[in-house]
Amino acid sequence: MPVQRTIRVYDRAEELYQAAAALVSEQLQTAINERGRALVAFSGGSLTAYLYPLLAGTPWREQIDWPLVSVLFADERYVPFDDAENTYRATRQTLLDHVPVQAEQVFPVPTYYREPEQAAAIYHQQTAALLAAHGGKFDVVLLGIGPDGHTASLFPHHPALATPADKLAVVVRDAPKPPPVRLSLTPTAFNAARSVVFIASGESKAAAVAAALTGPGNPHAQPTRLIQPEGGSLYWLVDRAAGRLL
Ligand SMILES: O=C(O)[C@H](O)[C@@H](O)[C@H](O)[C@H](O)COP(=O)(O)O
Repeated sequence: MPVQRTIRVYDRAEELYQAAAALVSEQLQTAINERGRALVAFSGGSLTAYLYPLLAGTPWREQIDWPLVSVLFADERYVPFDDAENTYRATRQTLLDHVPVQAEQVFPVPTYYREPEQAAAIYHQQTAALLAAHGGKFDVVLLGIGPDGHTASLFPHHPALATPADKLAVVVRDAPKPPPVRLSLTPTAFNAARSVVFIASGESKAAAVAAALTGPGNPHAQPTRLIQPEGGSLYWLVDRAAGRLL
C-alpha cells in the first residue's frame, strides 16, 4: 500500500501552526469517532512553544475528546522530569496540564533509570502495548526536523539508525543536538501510523526540508526518508522560509 504524501507551504509561521492544530485535532477526533479512542505521539522542540499552546486553547481544545486520547512521546531527552530540557515536562506545561487528558493515559519516557537501556525496554513495551490496544497504529505522529535533517532523535549517519526492525525504541548516545543521551522511537514504530505530520518552520530548516523531499536522497543522510507509513498519510507542513528550496 503506498503512502499518501501531502506537502503544504504556508506564507507565515502563524498560519502553519494554525493549520497544524486544525489537522491534528481533526485527525484525533476522526479516530475517536471511528474507533472510540486515539493514540498520538508528540515530539518536543519548537512544537512545545508554538503548536501545543494552540492545541491547549480555543477552539482546538474543545474539538478533541481528550479523555479518549492516549499520549506517547516520539523521543525524549534523557534528563529527569523536572529538567527544563525534558520534553514530557514541556508538553505538560504547554498542553497536557490544560486539557482533560487522563493522567494514566499519558506515558512519559521513564528517564529515572540509571541505565537508559532499562528505560528503552519499558518504552518499547509501552509502545507495543498501546499499539496493540489501538489496532496496531498510532493515529497521529507529530515530528519536527532539525537543520541537520534529524527527526525525533534519529540523527543522520547515527548507529541508532541500524536498530533491528523489531525494536520500537532505541537509546541514542552522542547525539549532536544536546543533551547527548536520548531515547527515540524507531522507524518501525513511526511507520505504524495512520498519519505522520512533519512540521518545519524557518530558514534554518530549508536545506534539510529540500534534502528530505527532493531528489533520490539517502535514508542514512536523511532519516526522515525512513518514515513511510504504508497505507497511511504523510504530511509535510512548512512555512515559506522552511520550504524556500522546494
Ligand atoms: O528533542 C527534540 O528537540 C525533538 O524531539 C526533536 O526531534 C525536534 O523535533 C527537532 O530537533 C526539531 O526541533 P525544533 O523544532 O526545535 O527545531
